[in-house]
Amino acid sequence: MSATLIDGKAFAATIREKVAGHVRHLHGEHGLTPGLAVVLLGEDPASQVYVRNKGKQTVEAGMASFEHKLPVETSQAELLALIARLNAAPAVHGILVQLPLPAHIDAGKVLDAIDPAKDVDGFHVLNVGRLATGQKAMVPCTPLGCLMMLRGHLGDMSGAEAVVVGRSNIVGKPMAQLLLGENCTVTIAHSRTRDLGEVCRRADILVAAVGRAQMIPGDWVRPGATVIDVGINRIAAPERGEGKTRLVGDVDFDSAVGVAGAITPVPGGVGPMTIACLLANTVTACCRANDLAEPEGLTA
Ligand SMILES: Nc1nc(=O)c2c([nH]1)NC[C@@H]1CN(c3ccc(C(=O)N[C@@H](CCC(=O)O)C(=O)O)cc3)C=[N+]21
Repeated sequence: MSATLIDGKAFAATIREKVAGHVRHLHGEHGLTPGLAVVLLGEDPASQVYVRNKGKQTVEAGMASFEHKLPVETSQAELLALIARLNAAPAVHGILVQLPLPAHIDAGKVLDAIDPAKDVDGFHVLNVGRLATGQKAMVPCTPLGCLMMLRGHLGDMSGAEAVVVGRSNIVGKPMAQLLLGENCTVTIAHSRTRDLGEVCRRADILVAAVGRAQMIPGDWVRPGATVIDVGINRIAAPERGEGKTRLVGDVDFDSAVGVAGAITPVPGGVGPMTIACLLANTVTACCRANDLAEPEGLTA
């Protein structure tokens, strides 16, 4: 038996269509164009590709994209001044500051300078607190994308055992909050968890977000479980030629695919959904800013 593949690329295309439809509605009925500002410090090639993809998909969905590429030596004061301008700009409904930031900048301070209403990454403490207390929040894009795929694949998750491996503020913690919201029994495990394999084997829903290539083997997966692999790790691929690399997840796909009931591939799983959810959050932010009904199927 081989697991069903949860096609993140296809899911993401559906989300982008919904986003584009709502953007047309906002434009036609209310004269609004949702706008997303992306701020990037430095010239890390992977970040540049990622920012370019976001900009392209933003425009394809009919929204406005504002890219701010600053030199890596930009000071914290300059960055905060830019954020203040974006907070005040009526055409900007969403602001994303690409992480990680250079070491001379206090990332927490920068994230908390973003207007929570424009915080499409959902990293501001106010949105973190709102999510944790079950209030309307901006929800981080990666866990939101995972939730949408889980809803699409499983529907009702009430009573399910969910294990999230990884406790980051960006994925692990908000993912656990969302699964609690779906009435799952949630365990957050991590690298120090005793008998990690044993804990993982309890999971009906296993979310791997540790950031270590192929760390979770198939014999940690409960037969029939739904596995969401958040990891995106580049490893050497000598079989493809000298110096070549390939992307792999945090799950050892080849051994897990024969055990799981369903699994997301890497690439083509969570990654594309993250960008689609960024677009969705921008539309949501635009609607909320204008006291308009929120798009259906695009929020937690
Ligand atoms: N403030 C902030 N918010 C972020 O959401 C954020 C960030 N900073 N910094 C960097 C990470 C990384 N990230 C990815 C999103 C999609 C893919 C993606 O679409 N990956 C493709 C593969 C792309 C390839 O082939 O390289 C896939 O998984 O299929 C990858 C990486 C968002 N991040």
